[in-house]
Amino acid sequence: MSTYKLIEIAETKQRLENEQAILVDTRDAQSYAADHAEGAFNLNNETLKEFFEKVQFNTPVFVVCYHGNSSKGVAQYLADQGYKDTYSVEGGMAMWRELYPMT
Ligand SMILES: O=S(=O)([O-])[S-]
Repeated sequence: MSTYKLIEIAETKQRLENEQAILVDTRDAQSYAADHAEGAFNLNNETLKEFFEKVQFNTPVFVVCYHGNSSKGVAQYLADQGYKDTYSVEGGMAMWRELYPMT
């Protein structure tokens, strides 16, 4: 069984640009609606089924939350479901916003 890995924001962005990968945003729907990184999938109980239908197990999955803590649990959960290449994004959207201000 695979376990999640940690990844920095700059590398996450780079890999999202260059690979068939997906960014999963686990923040609440309101925070997600207020701002999110381009292409991010808002994962919650309502969207989980859609996620499993859409995203194949060999797709790299980058999980981002508020500060980079709870994303670890979600990344491990997705690894446990069969996703082979899962990551928790260090610093979360709080740091992402600092590094790459959103308009
Ligand atoms: O636990 S968290 O604040 O990183 S979502």
